[in-house]
Amino acid sequence: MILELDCGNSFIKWRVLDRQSAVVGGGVVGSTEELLVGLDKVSGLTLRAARMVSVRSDDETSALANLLFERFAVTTLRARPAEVIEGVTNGYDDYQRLGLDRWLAIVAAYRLAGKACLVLDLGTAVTSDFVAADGAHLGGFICPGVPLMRNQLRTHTRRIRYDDDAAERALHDLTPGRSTVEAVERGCSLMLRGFVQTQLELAREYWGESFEVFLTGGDAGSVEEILPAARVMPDLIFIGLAIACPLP
Ligand SMILES: Nc1ncnc2c1ncn2[C@@H]1O[C@H](COP(=O)(O)OP(=O)(O)O)[C@@H](O)[C@H]1O
Ligand SMILES: CC(C)(COP(=O)(O)O)[C@@H](O)C(=O)NCCC(=O)O
Ligand SMILES: [K+]
Repeated sequence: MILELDCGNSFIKWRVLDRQSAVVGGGVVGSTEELLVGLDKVSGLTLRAARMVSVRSDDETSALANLLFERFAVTTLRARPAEVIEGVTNGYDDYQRLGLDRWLAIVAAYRLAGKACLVLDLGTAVTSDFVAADGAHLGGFICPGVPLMRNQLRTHTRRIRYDDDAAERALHDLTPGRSTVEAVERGCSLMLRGFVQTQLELAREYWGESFEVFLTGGDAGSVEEILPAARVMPDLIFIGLAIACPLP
């Protein structure tokens, strides 16, 4: 069995593949303790390999790899920055600075699409990346995700206070809010939609209609309805991870 890990800033996404590459376990966890609990529940777990992509600090990433070695006697292969993989050219001035999650997502998207693509990843941060038909990564944009926007408002104001429970209920429509929770939740949601629309417009300017949109990240569902043609792929980064870190 193979363990795959995608360590984002807020959550660790993990899954276990069997010999036939079927997914036999997985989850989204907030800590390494929870990860170990999840792994304990995979029946007949015997790991022959592990691979990981992380946007966390080197110390935190190495600590997790060490823990997996102690616990399962498995060496974790880590995705590293690269200038080119499978015809995709990293577009950053310094290719090592591009977030590895973004890099793997665009490598996967380009392999799946075989043409120009716009990749949107809605996690702690919201990112967009543009890959041209010839595989050239043109760069992208980073902005705060909805939980960050919401928390910044709460942290830096005196009177924006409301229950998380009320947040979801406030989003049943996007008319002007008549309470703090509605005003903030709908406002942040509209900012996110505006961002996404702008990315689409830019992609159309570049490529007309000949491009594909890929949507991933824990909050992908919040813009799915305004992107009916998008391919919603929760496992996009794992697909890229398999390409970047092949196992014998
Ligand atoms: N099962 C889940 N556990 C935690 N967060 C989830 C889950 N499903 C969706 N989410 C949403 O996903 C967001 C985090 O997305 P994710 O892509 O995991 O972020 P990151 O990669 O930055 O850690 C959270 O803000 C939350 O709203
Ligand atoms: C932009 C990110 C913070 C996104 O992280 P995530 O929301 O997936 O946790 C991450 O890709 C990152 O740390 N990138 C390095 C900076 C850059 O890509 O320019
Ligand atoms: K992200």
